[in-house]
Amino acid sequence: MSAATERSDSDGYDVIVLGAGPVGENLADRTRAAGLTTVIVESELVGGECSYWACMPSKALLRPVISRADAGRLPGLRERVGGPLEVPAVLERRDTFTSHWQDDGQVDWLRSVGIDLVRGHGRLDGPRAVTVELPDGGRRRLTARHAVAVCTGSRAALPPLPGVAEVRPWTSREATSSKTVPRRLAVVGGGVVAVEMATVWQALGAAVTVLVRGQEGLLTRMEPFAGELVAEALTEAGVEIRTGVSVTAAHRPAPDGPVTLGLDDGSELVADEVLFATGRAPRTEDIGLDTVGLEPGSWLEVDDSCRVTAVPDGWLYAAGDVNHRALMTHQGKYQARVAGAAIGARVRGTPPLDTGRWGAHSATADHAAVPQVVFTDPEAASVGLTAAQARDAGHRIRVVDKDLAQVAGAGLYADGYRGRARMVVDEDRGHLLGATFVGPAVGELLHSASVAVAGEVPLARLWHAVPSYPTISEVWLRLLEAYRDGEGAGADG
Ligand SMILES: Cc1cc2nc3c(=O)[nH]c(=O)nc-3n(C[C@H](O)[C@H](O)[C@H](O)COP(=O)(O)OP(=O)(O)OC[C@H]3O[C@@H](n4cnc5c(N)ncnc54)[C@H](O)[C@@H]3O)c2cc1C
Ligand SMILES: NC(=O)c1ccc[n+]([C@@H]2O[C@H](COP(=O)([O-])OP(=O)(O)OC[C@H]3O[C@@H](n4cnc5c(N)ncnc54)[C@H](O)[C@@H]3O)[C@@H](O)[C@H]2O)c1
Repeated sequence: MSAATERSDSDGYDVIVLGAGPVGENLADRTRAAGLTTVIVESELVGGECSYWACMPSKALLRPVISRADAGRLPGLRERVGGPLEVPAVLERRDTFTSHWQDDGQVDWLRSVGIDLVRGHGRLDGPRAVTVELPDGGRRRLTARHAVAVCTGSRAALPPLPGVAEVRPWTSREATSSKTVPRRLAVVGGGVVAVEMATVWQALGAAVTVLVRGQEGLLTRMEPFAGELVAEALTEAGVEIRTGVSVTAAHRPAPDGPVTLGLDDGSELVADEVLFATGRAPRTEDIGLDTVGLEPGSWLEVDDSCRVTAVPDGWLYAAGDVNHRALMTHQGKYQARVAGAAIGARVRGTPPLDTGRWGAHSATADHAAVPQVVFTDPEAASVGLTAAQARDAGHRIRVVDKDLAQVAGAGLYADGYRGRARMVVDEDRGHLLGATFVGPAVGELLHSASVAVAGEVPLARLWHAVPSYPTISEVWLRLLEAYRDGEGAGADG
């Protein structure tokens, strides 16, 4: 950077937000709504990973897959729609949902609500300051009177394997944006990205092999039956799932040729593409953390108002993936609402700061009521604690399970409906600590459980929340009846 291109203007705002993903956008919206001048800095596309390489494209790709699977369970319909998916149409609809990777719509929204946008790579530059490397090579230094919020998200983490970068592996970005279907796709990992993307690409015509390093199977952060039911359905769909295998090496001898993966059982797997769905790393390695005494490349630990705990004077906040509390869009946006309100309250004193449990300025749900829907066939949806997590946390619990196939609404929804529901009851306090549903169409059921868990609704009152007949939600009745009749395992069960 030459001195000639360095701009000397120092722009003062009340709040600077670094990163315009869903979380940064929401945080900026809340501080602006609190009457604070706000600028947001973005190095790629306004809308972030979620809009262009994660939630939106993945769900757009999954939707026809799930719809076709649902149709296949209905006589009269399955005979008409049983064929393969029309791949170009599926990809084109995905491209529409990503606005063809253009962010004009989101930029218009920022402008319409009065948030300034600075495009470029931002770095903290000491307390309450951010320097932006502009696309034209210039620099702009922004200063914040009150707060800086880091919302720079996460990127795919590749395992430290010899040769991994040279094989040009797919990460979540390629898996959600590819314009072509590989003939053979190897998927490394057994988490959410792995199962959703295996579902998509198998249905679009690839022969998919999932490589899971442990023996615990898929989706290990959920109740064990979630991973079991999803694995069963993926296998039926033609996916090969291999557990207890680790990748030890990767080669792509010819640039346009296949990839060969060396596995720790001595065998090799050849595929046209390999997707590493092996978790996330924080996008903090080059954001100037060292200028404020923090370790570059680290996750940013925050308190419940999303203030970075290690930084004195309380001016630095971090929300969304970058704080590693719950890596999902809805939870990051929740943190953004909390943090934005907390910044406003701290500056103005109105409303008074309320950082107590379930207070307006405390992201309490991050600890007690994080919902997640995995959009596979079947869907897997959970909120709050699993039975194992509740036991580990020392709660005295009862675990009640129900077969969803026994619910009239589920039988009507699909012939041969397979699914299961579980509630984890706090025996001392008489409310739910967690719930999990696995089965077709259960994703839309989850919010009822989130309300029950976050609201700490007593089981006695849940009896008065009457599910409509004949919906799948009637599983709530079956669970309550089972609990009333003494079914279910206790703390050691
Ligand atoms: C394949 C996939 C599917 C997913 N599906 C779902 C789903 O269905 N539901 C769900 O809730 N979650 C889903 N997630 C998770 C979700 O994508 C993330 O939790 C969410 O994107 C986090 O939002 P964020 O704003 O914190 O970060 P991001 O969306 O990553 O946005 C961060 C932004 O900051 C910008 N930035 C970074 N560094 C700088 C810098 N130095 N200067 C300027 N700008 C910078 C980036 O360019 C980016 O735009 C999925 C994730 C993946 C990978
Ligand atoms: N529907 C949704 O809500 C949704 C969808 C996709 C992603 N996400 C979020 O995005 C985040 C990232 O998802 P993800 O699936 O990449 O991560 P994850 O943490 O859910 O799963 C990572 C998987 O990779 C495995 N793994 C890690 N390192 C490995 C290695 N070196 N070799 C082999 N296997 C390895 C882990 O055992 C695990 O099975 C998650 O936190 C998830 O919540 C959410």
